[in-house]
Amino acid sequence: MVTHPFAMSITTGAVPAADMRRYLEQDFQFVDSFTALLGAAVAAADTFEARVPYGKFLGQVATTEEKTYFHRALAELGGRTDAPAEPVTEAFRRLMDDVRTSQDYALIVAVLCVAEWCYLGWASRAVEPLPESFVHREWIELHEGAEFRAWVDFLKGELDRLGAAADEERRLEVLGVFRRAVELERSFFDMAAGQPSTAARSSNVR
Ligand SMILES: Cc1ncc(CN)c(N)n1
Repeated sequence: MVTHPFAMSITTGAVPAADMRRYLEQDFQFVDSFTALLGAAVAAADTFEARVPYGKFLGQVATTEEKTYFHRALAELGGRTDAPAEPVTEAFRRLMDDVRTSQDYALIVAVLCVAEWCYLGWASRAVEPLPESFVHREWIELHEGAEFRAWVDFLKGELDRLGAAADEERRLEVLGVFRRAVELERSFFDMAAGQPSTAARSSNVR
């Protein structure tokens, strides 16, 4: 996923405008459920220390990604904020909504960790000079840098902490959600690149 051709094209600014538009239109739908999932993490976390980073990041997503970047980028590309969801977007939203309503902290962390770690993975492969177009450059910058890295480290640390206290059956349950999220991340980039995908099949977490 982190070396997907679509992601690598973002890092070089080479994504055709129509593909970037399709991707961001769909990601705007993704971010809605993702933001709700961050809210669920605040509620479901088992320690006060853990609630704080979720609350902090939730505020950032709501004020930077959603309010500014998406609207500016979609305006630049002639995109819509109400595009019909593609099957993979629906499937990803279903996964996020399932773990959100489960209020199961470990499952919530698994999905958040995949989403953020994958994005750090591809964005950190970008080399200077970053693309001139703000649509590409700011999308890389939002998923890279010391603060984002610390956020991903926090999510990984939470998964490790919860995993250490879990039995084998529970670990496999969390792993199943983790794998499903990775599969959907990859398919999301396939969709963005205009390729058919198989990962959008319906699947419930539990
Ligand atoms: C599909 C997807 N996955 C992850 C991210 C990173 N927040 C995102 N914006 N979109």
